[in-house]
Amino acid sequence: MVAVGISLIVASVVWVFFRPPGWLTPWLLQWRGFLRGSIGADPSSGRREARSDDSSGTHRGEHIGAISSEDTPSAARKATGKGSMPPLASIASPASSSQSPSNADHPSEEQTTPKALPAISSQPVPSFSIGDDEYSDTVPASTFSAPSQRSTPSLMPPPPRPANPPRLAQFPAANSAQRARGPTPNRGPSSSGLAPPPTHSSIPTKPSRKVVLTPGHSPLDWARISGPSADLRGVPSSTPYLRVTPSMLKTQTGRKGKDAWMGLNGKVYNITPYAEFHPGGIPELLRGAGKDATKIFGEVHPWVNYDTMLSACLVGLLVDEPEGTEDVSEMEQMD
Ligand code: HEM
Repeated sequence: MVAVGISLIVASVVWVFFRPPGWLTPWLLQWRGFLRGSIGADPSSGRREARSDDSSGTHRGEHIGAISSEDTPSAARKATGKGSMPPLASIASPASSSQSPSNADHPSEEQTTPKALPAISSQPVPSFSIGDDEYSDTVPASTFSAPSQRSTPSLMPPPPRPANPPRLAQFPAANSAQRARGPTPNRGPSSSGLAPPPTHSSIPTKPSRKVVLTPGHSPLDWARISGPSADLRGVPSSTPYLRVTPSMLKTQTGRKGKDAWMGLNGKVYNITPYAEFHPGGIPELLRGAGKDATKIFGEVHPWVNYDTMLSACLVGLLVDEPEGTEDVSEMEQMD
């Protein structure tokens, strides 16, 4: 009896050793390693090591979402902590779970830690192309984003760019009431910016015809030498004002050693002393020599006060020709 009992115990131990139940696998793995290489080692340390492996495997399996098909179902159940839970490999990859039962009977001693493998999704990944019109017609709009936008490029091109980029509108507008009233008072038509309004000191349109006077012949020099006591008539000082007829005036042209006389508003002036002080130059002044130059003078500079300036040069009064001489001359011309 004793021998039969001992043999049954030994047989059960041997059977459990080679075909252990799922809950006994970790301990068996520990004891196998202990019996093989580490004689004399502390069995409690191996247990802690196995538990740490299990815990790491649990966390890895949870984070990665897949366990290798080489792991046993019992180990997977241990990793999940629930015996009723299916292995994670079967959740992630049903195709690979079919290999697990065959390997579960022969657990590997070295590969106790579950290894992650790329998870194969059971749902196919949809693929599409932009230019595929048939596909765009069959696929519902909710599956992909904006199917109308995918088909629009060939149908409706983007709007063309405007030829002239938009600019700031004029203020006031061209058709506004402010512009209808006309330009701003005291402003020229071109005073749209910050330029000051035109003044009277602006440059005249006509170019100046003044000449460069020689030194000592400025207007101030003339005023100094032609004072009230000066006598620049060119005739003896005792000679009274002359009655100058047009025939007499005609002979005073400034040529042949004679002075140049000029008739201005009934008076005759000797303009020879003033010639070099004339701002318009000597030739311009001599245009009125030997004749009544009232009209010419007024056309050039009517603002010039000639009477005061030429007071020291007054020769006499311009009078008409005496009667008889005028008639005789006319008769001579007719002949
Ligand atoms: C008919 C004869 C005369 C002619 C053709 C004549 C011509 C001229 C001319 C072309 C100018 C330059 C104008 C300019 O571009 O600024 C001028 C200036 C002047 N002339 Fe005569 N002139 C004549 C007689 C006189 C006489 C008799 C006087 C003298 C009292 C005179 C006094 C002046 C003065 C003061 C200026 C400077 C005017 C100014 O700065 O605005 N001119 N003249």
